[in-house]
Amino acid sequence: MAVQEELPADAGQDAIDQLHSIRESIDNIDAALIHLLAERFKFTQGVGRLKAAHGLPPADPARELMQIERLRALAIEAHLDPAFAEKFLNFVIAEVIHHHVQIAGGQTASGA
Ligand SMILES: O=C(O)C(=O)C[C@]1(C(=O)O)C=C[C@@H](O)C=C1
Repeated sequence: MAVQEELPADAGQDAIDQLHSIRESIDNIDAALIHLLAERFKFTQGVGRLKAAHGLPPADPARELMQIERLRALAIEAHLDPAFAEKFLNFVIAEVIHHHVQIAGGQTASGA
Protein backbone atom coordinates (compact mmCIF):
# COMPACT_ATOMS: atom_id res chain seq x y z
CA MET A 1 0.00 0.00 0.00
CA ALA A 2 1.37 3.42 -1.01
CA VAL A 3 1.98 5.93 1.80
CA GLN A 4 0.29 9.29 1.35
CA GLU A 5 2.15 12.55 2.05
CA GLU A 6 0.55 14.44 4.88
CA LEU A 7 -0.06 18.11 4.12
CA PRO A 8 -2.39 20.29 6.15
CA ALA A 9 -5.66 20.74 4.25
CA ASP A 10 -5.59 24.48 4.87
CA ALA A 11 -2.01 25.05 3.59
CA GLY A 12 -1.95 27.52 0.69
CA GLN A 13 -0.90 26.31 -2.80
CA ASP A 14 2.19 28.54 -2.64
CA ALA A 15 3.35 26.88 0.59
CA ILE A 16 2.72 23.43 -0.89
CA ASP A 17 4.69 24.31 -4.05
CA GLN A 18 7.59 25.61 -1.93
CA LEU A 19 7.54 22.46 0.19
CA HIS A 20 7.63 20.24 -2.92
CA SER A 21 10.50 22.23 -4.39
CA ILE A 22 12.54 22.00 -1.18
CA ARG A 23 11.74 18.28 -0.92
CA GLU A 24 13.12 17.74 -4.45
CA SER A 25 16.46 19.12 -3.24
CA ILE A 26 16.31 17.02 -0.08
CA ASP A 27 15.67 13.91 -2.22
CA ASN A 28 18.64 14.79 -4.48
CA ILE A 29 20.90 15.22 -1.45
CA ASP A 30 19.70 11.94 0.08
CA ALA A 31 20.44 10.18 -3.23
CA ALA A 32 23.93 11.73 -3.32
CA LEU A 33 24.56 10.59 0.26
CA ILE A 34 23.59 7.02 -0.64
CA HIS A 35 25.92 7.04 -3.65
CA LEU A 36 28.77 8.55 -1.61
CA LEU A 37 28.29 5.95 1.13
CA ALA A 38 28.21 3.16 -1.47
CA GLU A 39 31.54 4.40 -2.88
CA ARG A 40 33.03 4.70 0.62
CA PHE A 41 32.00 1.11 1.41
CA LYS A 42 33.50 -0.11 -1.89
CA PHE A 43 36.85 1.35 -0.79
CA THR A 44 36.59 0.08 2.78
CA GLN A 45 35.78 -3.43 1.47
CA GLY A 46 39.13 -3.19 -0.32
CA VAL A 47 40.81 -2.12 2.93
CA GLY A 48 39.13 -5.09 4.66
CA ARG A 49 40.52 -7.53 2.10
CA LEU A 50 43.99 -5.95 2.34
CA LYS A 51 43.95 -6.10 6.16
CA ALA A 52 42.72 -9.70 6.17
CA ALA A 53 45.33 -10.78 3.64
CA HIS A 54 48.12 -9.28 5.74
CA GLY A 55 46.84 -10.17 9.20
CA LEU A 56 46.21 -6.53 10.16
CA PRO A 57 43.61 -5.77 12.88
CA PRO A 58 40.15 -4.69 11.64
CA ALA A 59 40.11 -1.50 13.74
CA ASP A 60 42.71 1.27 13.93
CA PRO A 61 41.73 3.47 16.91
CA ALA A 62 44.54 6.00 16.27
CA ARG A 63 43.34 6.56 12.71
CA GLU A 64 39.76 6.93 14.00
CA LEU A 65 40.83 9.64 16.47
CA MET A 66 42.42 11.59 13.63
CA GLN A 67 39.28 11.18 11.49
CA ILE A 68 37.03 12.35 14.33
CA GLU A 69 39.21 15.39 15.00
CA ARG A 70 39.22 16.29 11.30
CA LEU A 71 35.48 15.78 10.78
CA ARG A 72 34.56 17.72 13.93
CA ALA A 73 36.60 20.68 12.64
CA LEU A 74 34.98 20.42 9.19
CA ALA A 75 31.53 20.22 10.80
CA ILE A 76 32.15 23.39 12.82
CA GLU A 77 33.30 25.18 9.67
CA ALA A 78 30.14 24.00 7.88
CA HIS A 79 27.81 24.94 10.77
CA LEU A 80 26.95 21.30 11.38
CA ASP A 81 26.76 19.97 14.94
CA PRO A 82 30.22 18.39 15.54
CA ALA A 83 28.72 15.88 17.98
CA PHE A 84 26.40 14.71 15.19
CA ALA A 85 29.34 14.46 12.75
CA GLU A 86 31.25 12.35 15.28
CA LYS A 87 28.25 10.08 15.94
CA PHE A 88 27.70 9.63 12.19
CA LEU A 89 31.36 8.75 11.57
CA ASN A 90 31.38 6.30 14.48
CA PHE A 91 28.19 4.68 13.13
CA VAL A 92 29.73 4.23 9.67
CA ILE A 93 33.07 3.00 11.04
CA ALA A 94 31.35 0.45 13.31
CA GLU A 95 29.70 -1.04 10.21
CA VAL A 96 33.04 -1.03 8.34
CA ILE A 97 34.74 -2.84 11.23
CA HIS A 98 31.91 -5.39 11.22
CA HIS A 99 32.57 -5.98 7.49
CA HIS A 100 36.35 -6.24 8.13
CA VAL A 101 35.75 -8.89 10.82
CA GLN A 102 33.51 -10.86 8.46
CA ILE A 103 36.09 -10.68 5.65
CA ALA A 104 38.88 -11.77 8.00
CA GLY A 105 36.75 -14.67 9.21
CA GLY A 106 36.63 -16.10 5.73
CA GLN A 107 40.31 -15.61 4.92
CA THR A 108 43.66 -16.60 6.47
CA ALA A 109 46.81 -14.44 6.40
CA SER A 110 48.18 -16.69 3.64
CA GLY A 111 45.09 -16.05 1.56
CA ALA A 112 44.23 -19.78 1.61
O1 LIG B 1 41.57 3.08 7.51
C1 LIG B 1 41.35 1.94 7.96
O2 LIG B 1 42.24 1.26 8.48
C2 LIG B 1 40.02 1.37 7.85
O3 LIG B 1 39.82 0.19 8.12
C3 LIG B 1 38.89 2.26 7.45
C4 LIG B 1 38.18 2.86 8.67
C5 LIG B 1 37.11 3.83 8.08
O4 LIG B 1 35.99 3.38 7.84
O5 LIG B 1 37.46 4.98 7.82
C6 LIG B 1 37.52 1.75 9.42
C7 LIG B 1 38.09 1.17 10.52
C8 LIG B 1 39.30 1.70 11.17
O6 LIG B 1 39.23 1.62 12.56
C9 LIG B 1 39.64 3.06 10.69
C10 LIG B 1 39.11 3.59 9.54
